[in-house]
Amino acid sequence: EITKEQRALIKAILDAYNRHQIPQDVTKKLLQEQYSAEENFLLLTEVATSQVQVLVEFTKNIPGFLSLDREDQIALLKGSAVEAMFLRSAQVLSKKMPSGHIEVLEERIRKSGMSEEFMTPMFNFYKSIGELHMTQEEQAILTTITILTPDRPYVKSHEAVERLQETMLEVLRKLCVLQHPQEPQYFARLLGRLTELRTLHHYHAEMLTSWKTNDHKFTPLLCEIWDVQ
Ligand SMILES: CC(C)c1onc(-c2c(Cl)cccc2Cl)c1COc1ccc(-c2ccc3c(C(=O)O)c[nH]c3c2)cc1
Repeated sequence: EITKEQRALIKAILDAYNRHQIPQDVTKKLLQEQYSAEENFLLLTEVATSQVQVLVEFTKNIPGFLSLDREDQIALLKGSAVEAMFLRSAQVLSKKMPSGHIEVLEERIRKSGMSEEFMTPMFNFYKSIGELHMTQEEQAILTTITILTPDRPYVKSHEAVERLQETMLEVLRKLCVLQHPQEPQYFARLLGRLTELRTLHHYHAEMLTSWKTNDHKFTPLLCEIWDVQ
């Protein structure tokens, strides 16, 4: 069913996904620092910045990514960063982590000066990801598929990206059949999450604007990847 090449692909992606993680000293801060809207925003900004650095390193390990046009590589990273971070934070929130972590992260996101209207869709997404009980491989490959989305702004060689994404979609389809035999619709449900991610991406652009109007500062890396300021 899964070919030797596809197995190698899964291994390469999973290794990269597990190798590139936010350093403990950054995520530990989420547990330690005190609570205030300002402090929460600062902490989330620090974690997001670290997550983007991790994302860039992970992306370099996606087979075929570095042979894409250089400008397309940047366009894919800029276009997928928010969605990859929604996926990553969703996986963290649904992991059976030491209980402190989960409430703390959720609490800090809820109290970071974000307007109420984004909370509902965001936490519905977190809940829907949690209910899927994705395996590590599925999480890593779904993140890869999100990054390899051909119709991001400014992508020139659409076909080259589409070919890479299709390869990963086929791998994910086979994995879902193997790992969730009792749920024939599981693969379709995973792809449905990608649609939800696009909606959250739009909400996020508005979140950035409202944070900016309240004079919130971002790091240079976030400003660059999100075209703010
Ligand atoms: C600039 C700030 C204010 C911002 O703007 N939009 C969003 C934002 C929000 Cl508020 C929600 C979704 C996506 C984004 Cl970009 C954010 C905060 O983004 C993140 C990104 C990533 C984590 C995150 C990742 C990994 C782990 C982890 C582990 O690996 O062990 C343990 N704890 C983790 C935490 C949290 C928050």
